[in-house]
Amino acid sequence: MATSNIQRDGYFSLALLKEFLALTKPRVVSLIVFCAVIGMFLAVPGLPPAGLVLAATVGIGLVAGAAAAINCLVEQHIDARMARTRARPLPRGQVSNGSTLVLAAALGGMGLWMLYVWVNPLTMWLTLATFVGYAIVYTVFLKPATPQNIVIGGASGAMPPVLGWAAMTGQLSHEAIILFLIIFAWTPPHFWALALYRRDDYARAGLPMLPVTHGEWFTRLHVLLYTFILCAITILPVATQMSGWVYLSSTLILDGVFIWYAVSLMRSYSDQLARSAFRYSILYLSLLFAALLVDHYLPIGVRW
Ligand code: HEM
Ligand SMILES: CC(C)=CCC/C(C)=C/CC/C(C)=C/COP(=O)(O)OP(=O)(O)O
Repeated sequence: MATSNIQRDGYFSLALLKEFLALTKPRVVSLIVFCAVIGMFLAVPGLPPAGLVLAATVGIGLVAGAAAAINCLVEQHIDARMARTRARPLPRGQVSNGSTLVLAAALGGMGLWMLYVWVNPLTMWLTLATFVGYAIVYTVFLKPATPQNIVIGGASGAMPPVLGWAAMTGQLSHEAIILFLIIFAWTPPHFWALALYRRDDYARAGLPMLPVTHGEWFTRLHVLLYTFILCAITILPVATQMSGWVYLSSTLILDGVFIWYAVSLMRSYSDQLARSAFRYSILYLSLLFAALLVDHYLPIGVRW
């Protein structure tokens, strides 16, 4: 088995731990786990059992980290060609393929085991399907093949609140599906805003992202279209009386700002604006899910 730079130098230290942590894409996984935890709290009327929340959170987080590590392993040669990703541990030779695989197997195995034993089999199977969806279907097959890669692959990224819901109730429900749809519709504007200002990176790496295959204008139009779809979907929690005024007022403001970004990108494009829109997409999803939670415990109902 090939050894990495750090391992060859003989210090299994904090430096190596930091490289392993980087393989799990901790910032993306934090928001994924956050959405899963909100799904857990929304699934029950009062407070869910703390032990169950802890086991489900750790289990889902470990499997998400494992999926990210597999993505880093598979894409290391692509990552080496992109400015944004070339400093990752594998392209820099800081960790070996073997240790990345062992890390992913350990995290994934432990996470799935925790979910099966301490949560419920349904959550374990759904999390395994999510893992396969991202680490194999999206990473290996869709990403190099079609500009619709993130629309289809986004189904995996949209699963966390469904996993959280299943973890608390042992079943699915229309509310869980609404939460899924919110993230599913959010993913295209989230990713295409980034792909717009990173288009040269993607072209250099030979990846068929929308700005590379169909140009900047077409991508901006799709950001706008999906933003409108997203905004329509964010009304569903209120339309189904799952959420009330606290959520509605928050989502109207958050949606308004997202539409402003999408329209501004259409009217006059700059990389700086696309970067701000991407950053806003992350703030948007975090605050939207936070608003769902606050509303759940401060229900001021909307009556029809
Ligand atoms: C297939 C679906 C998705 C694609 C293709 C995608 C793509 C990306 C890309 C390329 C980045 C830049 C990462 C970097 O610069 O290292 C990013 C960042 C980010 N994404 Fe996504 N994303 C997806 C789904 C999600 C989901 C579901 C979440 C959370 C619920 C999420 C949360 C984030 C966060 C928090 C960041 C910022 C990370 C940082 O600051 O380092 N993404 N995304
Ligand atoms: C619960 C569970 C198993 C979740 C797994 C799903 C998961 C980790 C989704 C994350 C989405 C993500 C990091 C996309 C990055 O896109 P990319 O991989 O194209 O970005 P890159 O170019 O930065 O590698």
